[in-house]
Amino acid sequence: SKETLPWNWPFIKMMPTMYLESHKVYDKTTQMLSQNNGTILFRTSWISSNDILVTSDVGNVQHIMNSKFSIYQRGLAFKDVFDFLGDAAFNKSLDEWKEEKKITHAYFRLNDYHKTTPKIIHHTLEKGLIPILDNAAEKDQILDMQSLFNRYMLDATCILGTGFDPGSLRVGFPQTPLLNAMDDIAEAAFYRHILPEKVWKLQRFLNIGTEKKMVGASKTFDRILDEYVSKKQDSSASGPETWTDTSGALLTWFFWQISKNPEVKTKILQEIKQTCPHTASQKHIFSNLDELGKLVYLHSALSEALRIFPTAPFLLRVPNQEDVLPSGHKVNQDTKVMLCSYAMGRNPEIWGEDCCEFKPERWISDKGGIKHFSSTSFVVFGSGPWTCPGRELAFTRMKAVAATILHNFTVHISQGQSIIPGVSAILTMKHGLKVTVSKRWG
Ligand code: HEM
Repeated sequence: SKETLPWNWPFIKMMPTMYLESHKVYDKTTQMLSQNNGTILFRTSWISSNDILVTSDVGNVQHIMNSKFSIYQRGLAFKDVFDFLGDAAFNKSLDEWKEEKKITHAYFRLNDYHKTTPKIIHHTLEKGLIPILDNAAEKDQILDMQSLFNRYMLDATCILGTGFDPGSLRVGFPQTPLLNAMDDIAEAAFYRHILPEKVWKLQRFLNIGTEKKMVGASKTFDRILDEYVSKKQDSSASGPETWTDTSGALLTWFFWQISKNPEVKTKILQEIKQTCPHTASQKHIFSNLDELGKLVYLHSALSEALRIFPTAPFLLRVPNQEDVLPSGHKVNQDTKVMLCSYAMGRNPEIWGEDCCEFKPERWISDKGGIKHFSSTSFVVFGSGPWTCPGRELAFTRMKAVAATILHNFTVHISQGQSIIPGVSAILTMKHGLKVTVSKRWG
């Protein structure tokens, strides 16, 4: 049954935040979820038939992502929001999706992947990232870390998927239409998540706002990907997420966090010294999987950054039938269900009263390995059948980049910049992260 009021109160309270202070949308949602036992149902009845349920309740997450996962299909929800990706991406039957999933997961288990990953990492660090940082250090130039990491991940992923190096990671940061297109698409996708469907469809019809950007960006995206993929006949690109810059976004938050917590940086450098003594006082590129596997504290620090700044801050689902969630909320085919991993990472009931502090130690097990947290509490890579298959690759790449930079350079964060999240389907920094670097060895 619909409310008598056109929009319910929490939704009205959210609207000015969404438009005027969009960067606060994550913290505002977190605060409202904690005041409402972890679940809010926004009714937007007069403007749209879609209600939005936002939840950070572990029981609901278990229900939606695992026990009742076949009711909460991602494909149906994404069909509209991600229409720019075309039918092939999400508009699939359950059987088609299962088949593709087998292929994707098999791909990530292939030996070939373990052989090619270190090579690609080495190539992109040696030919792209290190020369840029060397050049910036010599010229005392200000660099945007976020742009650097996005370019790194774009090149590494293109090489992995198509065998083709787009060369965006070069001194001088050449213009890359593909990166600009990806940013525009992620921004528009976010607004499609939170705005009533009629509003963004009207924007699309009028060709205004983020919808206008989306049209141009989708064309660029398709054209360039077609070019790359046709360069490699037997393409093994594994899906749309492959092209997003999730790992690059996380690395940016990570470097900002360790600048605020210098003791963490000291411990990472100590760990490198202890586990890889052959690298002492000399330039070294970390691309060897055994070496990277030993960097447990670095892994923990990256996990901690992901907990506080999950790169997919909301996961979207739409039920294909009526259902009642463990929290008691009723949902149906017209309800957009959004799981807020951002709020979950900042929930004291899951992480304790120090949940807002950056403490990599919480990830270290008694035996000195990485502590396991259930994917329904730490939902940043998804949970259940749709769990991210790129998790291991993501950690390997992020550790390689972080260790290589920290070992070879000192990073100085420029003063006076405003660090706020951008509004996008991926949690980025709105204005990037400006830094200067100096070399640690001659
Ligand atoms: C920090 C890095 C990453 C994060 C936080 C992340 C997060 C996620 C999340 C949350 C999902 C599930 C989305 C949902 O359930 O709606 C997902 C799916 C996926 N991710 Fe990642 N991801 C990361 C890196 C990667 C990388 C490096 C790759 C591959 C190169 C990748 C490939 C995929 C694929 C193919 C899926 C779709 C799986 C399916 O539909 O079965 N991800 N990722």
